[in-house]
Amino acid sequence: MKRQFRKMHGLGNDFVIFDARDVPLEMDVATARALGDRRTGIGFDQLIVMEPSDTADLRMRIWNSDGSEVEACGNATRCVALIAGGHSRIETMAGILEGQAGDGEAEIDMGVPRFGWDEIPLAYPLDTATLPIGWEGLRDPAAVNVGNPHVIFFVDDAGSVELERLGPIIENDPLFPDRINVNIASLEDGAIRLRVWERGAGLTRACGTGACATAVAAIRRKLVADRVEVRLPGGALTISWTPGATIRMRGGATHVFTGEVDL
Ligand SMILES: N[C@@H](CCC[C@H](N)C(=O)O)C(=O)O
Repeated sequence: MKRQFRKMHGLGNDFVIFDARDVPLEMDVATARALGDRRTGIGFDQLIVMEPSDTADLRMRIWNSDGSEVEACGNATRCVALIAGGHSRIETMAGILEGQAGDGEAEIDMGVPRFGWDEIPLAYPLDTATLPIGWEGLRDPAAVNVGNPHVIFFVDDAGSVELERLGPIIENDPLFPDRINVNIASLEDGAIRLRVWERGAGLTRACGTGACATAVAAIRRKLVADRVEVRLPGGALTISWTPGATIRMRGGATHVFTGEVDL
C-alpha cells in the first residue's frame, strides 16, 4: 500500500514522518531499518509515526535508523508540534509533552529530568552528577535521562574530540544497559557548543534531547545560567530549566518535501 510521508528536520536532524492518525500503519524493526538506509531506502535519523491517542491530542512513536524504537526525540517533537499546529499535547513513551507551534519553530515542555542511577539507567550505582569513569581523554561525565538516556562530557574544545570513533564505544559500554546518547560539550561565551553521537543513529547535526540533557547537566554544575543557548552543527536551540521544574526547549522545525513509499 502506498503511504505518504513528510520529510522534515530540526536543525538538520532529519525525519521521515508518517501520519497514521486516520489510517493505521504497522511499523517494525526491519522496515524502519530498511527505510532508514540512506543508499537504498529513504534515509533519516529517526522515523516518526503519528497515531491517535486516548490521553493526548496525538501519539508519537519514534524509531532510530538502526530500527530500535525509542522513548523521546526533541527535534522531531517540534516537527510534530508544527504539524499539529497551535497548542498540542503529544503522547510519547516518555510521557505527555506539551508543544506550542510558532512560525517555523516550536517550543516544547520536555518534562522533568531524572538523575537516579537506575533511571538513566546505569548497570550499577554511581553519582550521576559526575560519573567517576572515563574513556581515553574523556573523563567524569554527567548522566541525565530526559525521556531517553544521555551521558555528557564537558571538554575544552568539543570540536577536537574523535566522536565518530569514541561515540560507538561509549554508546555500547556495558555500564549502559539500554545503550546511551553521547554528548560532547564545551562552554562558549555563556552558551554551550555541542556535538552528539546518537544511540542508534550515529553522528547527527543536532539532537534536541541531547541539548536538553547537556543544558541540565551544565546548570546542575553551575556552569551556565538557567536559560542557555545550545549551539549544534545544524543550528541553535534555547533551553531553560531550573531545578525541580520541567525543561523547555525552543527552536526551528522545517518541512523539506512530501513523498510516497510502498509499505
Ligand atoms: N534526535 C533526537 C534523539 C533521538 C533518539 C535517540 N537517538 C535515542 O536513541 O535516544 C533528538 O532530537 O532528541
